[in-house]
Amino acid sequence: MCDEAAQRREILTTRQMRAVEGAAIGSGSVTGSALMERAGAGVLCEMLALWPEFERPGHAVILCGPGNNGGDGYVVARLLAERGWQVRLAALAPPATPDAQVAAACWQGAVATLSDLGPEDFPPGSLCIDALFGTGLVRPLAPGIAAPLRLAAAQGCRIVAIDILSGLCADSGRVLGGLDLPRAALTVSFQRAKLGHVLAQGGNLSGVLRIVDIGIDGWMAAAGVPARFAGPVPALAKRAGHKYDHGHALVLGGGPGQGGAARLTARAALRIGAGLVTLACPPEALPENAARLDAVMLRPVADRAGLEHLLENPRFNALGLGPGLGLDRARDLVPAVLASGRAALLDADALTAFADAPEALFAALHPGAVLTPHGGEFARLFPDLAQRLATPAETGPAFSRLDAARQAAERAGCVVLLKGPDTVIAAPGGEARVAAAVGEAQAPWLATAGAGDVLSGIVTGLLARGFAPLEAAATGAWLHAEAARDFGPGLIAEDLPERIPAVLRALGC
Ligand SMILES: NC(=O)C1=CN([C@@H]2O[C@H](COP(=O)(O)OP(=O)(O)OC[C@H]3O[C@@H](n4cnc5c(N)ncnc54)[C@H](OP(=O)(O)O)[C@@H]3O)[C@@H](O)[C@H]2O)[C@H](O)CC1
Ligand SMILES: [K+]
Repeated sequence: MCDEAAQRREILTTRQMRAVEGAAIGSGSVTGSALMERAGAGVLCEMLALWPEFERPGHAVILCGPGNNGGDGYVVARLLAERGWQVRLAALAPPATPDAQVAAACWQGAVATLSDLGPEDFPPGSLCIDALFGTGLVRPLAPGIAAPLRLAAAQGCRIVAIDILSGLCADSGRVLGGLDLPRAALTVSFQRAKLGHVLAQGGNLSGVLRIVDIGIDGWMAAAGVPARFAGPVPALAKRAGHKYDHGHALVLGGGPGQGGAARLTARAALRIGAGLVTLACPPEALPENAARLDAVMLRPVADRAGLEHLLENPRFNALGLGPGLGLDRARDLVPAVLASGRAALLDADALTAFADAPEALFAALHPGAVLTPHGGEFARLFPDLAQRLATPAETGPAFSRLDAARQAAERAGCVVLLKGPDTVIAAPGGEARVAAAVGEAQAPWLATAGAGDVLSGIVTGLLARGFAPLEAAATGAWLHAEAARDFGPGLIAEDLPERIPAVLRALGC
């Protein structure tokens, strides 16, 4: 992946963005006012690119807050008026920062208050530019501040959020105060996406997300190590070699009548390129599985002793278990899997089996392991973190799903992938990825029975191919959503492994 593509995948917190902006301004190479001008011009440019019909001047209401987000709004108001637009600007309060004051001073038109606005200010088809709050939002919107946004939506106006929709916490994507906010049609942010654009409600409320380059890449080092969007990596292309060069994944399945989930897992592991995949099931489930498997090999494993015997073969280099495993079998097998020290994916029953004793699981986990809980499984292992996520967010920066995954990874001592439309993946030490199937990348058909079992298989297969746990989990989550997007409506879990070849082909693998 080239440097530029890698940079575009960075996702910043508000603190990181402020650090970068501060470093750029502190260097003397650029002023805050110049950044504000670039930001405002970028917003206009992205609006016109998305809606070419706006080349013809229309009607816009600009809602300006007291900070620099409001300052961006004054710039957009001026640029639209210069293009012949009818602009009505309403301010919550006078500009309070030096840069916003400069921008406001350049605005030649009238300034109304938010309460002056009525339905007649929002003719259908017009624009409402939200420049109330950006990364500085620290508390819920008062009712009088949210009202014009709701009025605009009710009138059928397109809301354009500058930097982030006001009311959304830019660090967590949660709506402060749990208000009911209208969705932006377009969000234009600067230099890098922020976590709030893709996590929690932010994924839906941000609408189409565009990132404008305001020329401060040179100071990005001030951000430290940001989270990154998950995506394809060059290592996905399969290098030449023998099947044993690409790993042998062992998937552990459950008893008769429970085998479908593990078969999906095994098939996905094979599709993503593991050289060999074996499914190990209780002896009594052999006939059922034998009738349904061809390229996936089959071995009987009755219990822990049977698994330990099988693992005397060092070629099994990645183990995947949980889907359809059964809780008793999971309690029996997970310790042996982890004691082997091999790369291991634990999902579903392999997690739930430890709901009463998560500490015992954490003590056995090692850095080669990956946990892939959905929200319910996460709450069983990390009840306090789930509780913090469930508690209404009142102040910013609010506790985010990424914060939760990072703390969980620290506690577990291994990679934790918390599933959702905004899947977050964290490793001990804080490195993190986000696989966001939101906005233009949404994959609603992925919410179907068995889809998680396929994700387990993709990640297990990538572990077998030698991917490091964080990259196996992140790349796997991205591929999984990409396969769903590629298939589209009507998707069921069985379709996902079969779609992987098309996704890989499109990547040139
Ligand atoms: N980062 C960049 O490179 C650039 C960013 N730009 C834009 O600047 C904003 C961030 O500006 P900032 O002034 O830091 O913050 P805001 O404008 O979002 O908020 C300003 C103040 O509003 C107060 N506040 C917060 N929440 C509420 C609320 N719910 N109700 C009322 N008031 C609220 C708060 O002050 P208090 O003292 O009252 O607490 C905030 O400080 C960024 O988003 C970009 O749009 C640049 O223009 C370009 C470069
Ligand atoms: K805003």
